[in-house]
Amino acid sequence: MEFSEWYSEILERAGIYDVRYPIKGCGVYLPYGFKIRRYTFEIIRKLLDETGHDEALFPMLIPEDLLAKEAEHIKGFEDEVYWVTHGGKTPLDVKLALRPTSETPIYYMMKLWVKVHTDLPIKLYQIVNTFRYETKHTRPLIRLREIMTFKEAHTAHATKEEAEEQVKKAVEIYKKFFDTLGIPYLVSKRPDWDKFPGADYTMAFDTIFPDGRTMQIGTVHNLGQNFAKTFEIIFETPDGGKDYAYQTCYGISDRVIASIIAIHGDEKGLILPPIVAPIQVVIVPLIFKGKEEMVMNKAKEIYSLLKDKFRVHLDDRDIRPGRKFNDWELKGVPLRIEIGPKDIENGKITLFRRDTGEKFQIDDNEGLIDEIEKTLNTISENMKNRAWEKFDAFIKIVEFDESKIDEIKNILSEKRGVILIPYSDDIYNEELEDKVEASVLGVTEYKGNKYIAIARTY
Ligand SMILES: Nc1ncnc2c1ncn2[C@@H]1O[C@H](COS(=O)(=O)NC(=O)[C@@H](N)CS)[C@@H](O)[C@H]1O
Repeated sequence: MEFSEWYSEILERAGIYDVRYPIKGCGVYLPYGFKIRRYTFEIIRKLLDETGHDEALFPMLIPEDLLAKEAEHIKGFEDEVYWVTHGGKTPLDVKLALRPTSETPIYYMMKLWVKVHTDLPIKLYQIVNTFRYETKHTRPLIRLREIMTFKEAHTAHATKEEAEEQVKKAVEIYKKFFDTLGIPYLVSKRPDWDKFPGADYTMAFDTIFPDGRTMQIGTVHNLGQNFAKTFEIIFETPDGGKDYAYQTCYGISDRVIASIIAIHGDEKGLILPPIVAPIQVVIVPLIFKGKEEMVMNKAKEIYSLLKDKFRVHLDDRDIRPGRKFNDWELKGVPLRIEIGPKDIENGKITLFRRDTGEKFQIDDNEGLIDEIEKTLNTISENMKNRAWEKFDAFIKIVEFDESKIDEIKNILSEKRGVILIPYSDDIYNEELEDKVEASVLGVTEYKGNKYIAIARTY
């Protein structure tokens, strides 16, 4: 089945997300999908909290004059902003934007908070919904008009070096985040013609979807002093002088959920990394005539043994085991425990790994919890390694010269993936995009060398 068909179908069949909301680019997180979102964003919350960030919350509405303060910024967003023009029947004297991102409300407040260098650094983040009137093809969790899970971090520093350092730290935080989810990535410095509006430069994380197209799943921007000058975030320096703050911001969105689904899934459905799986272990009792009691008792015993350590579910529905297997494989439950009379007699438990499809037996004894924990960790490791293998298979290094353009075009239209061209100044320009009829992701390090990365993107 073709990937985008698989993707839309799985969102519905696995109970993740319902696209039938009557506004284009807006959808509904269903309970199962909401739990995956919650566990996923708990990881980035923890990573940010552990690295000196504080979570805060800013208003969604931005007065027009505030949004328009930084010229580059508003130029980049003016075609995407949703406006509120009325309060009830009363037309507003100042129209209000629904935040497309929150530099302007946050930096307006930072000006009030920052007076002296000891008020810095500020490292805030919020996880909110933002709105962008995307004119390109909208896609569930990938290109939304209401971005329902927008984690945006905003920092302000007393020196240029510290802001540079923060960009590097943010890249490391995102690497840890995506590594925890087993999502492969290429980190590139976006070309100047494709950086964030108002930034000095943008570092971007791109992953590769099963159809070979790349997806920007996170960005880190060095804003320099551009916004600080516009918003007058001025502080007294240690030697009694004055300077504008140096700022960064970095964001991820629902695309992380889309990537977990797309990259780890298979023809049977989702395969969820245990760390974000709403159900990590599902127990399926194999009921045989005359043995119901024995099997159910053992199933309940295993359930109560595991329930404090794992997110475990006992499926005691009165349907055939095969139906239960399909349901939980569709929902990507990483580990299944099957309990039948023969196993009980032999003091065994049968495990089924969703990532490899392999079934094996372990002893039903006091080592059970450790066995389950070990198996879940093995599953996580395997899923990450397998995703990176698929990712690396999509990467092709091509020595560039004009004669190679057709070869590059063919690869990108057939197999897609990412083409890496050894970096050279004289080909790194916007014309290159027209030549190869694809996007220049930017300049990247791959296996120790410097390349220009090119790809068809989402
Ligand atoms: N329409 C959209 N739907 C879903 N995710 C999106 C959409 N637009 C952007 N994103 C995601 O949001 C991330 C951050 O957006 S951004 O424009 O690059 N950067 C900012 O807005 C900065 N203020 C950092 S928070 C992007 O890397 C991308 O992964």
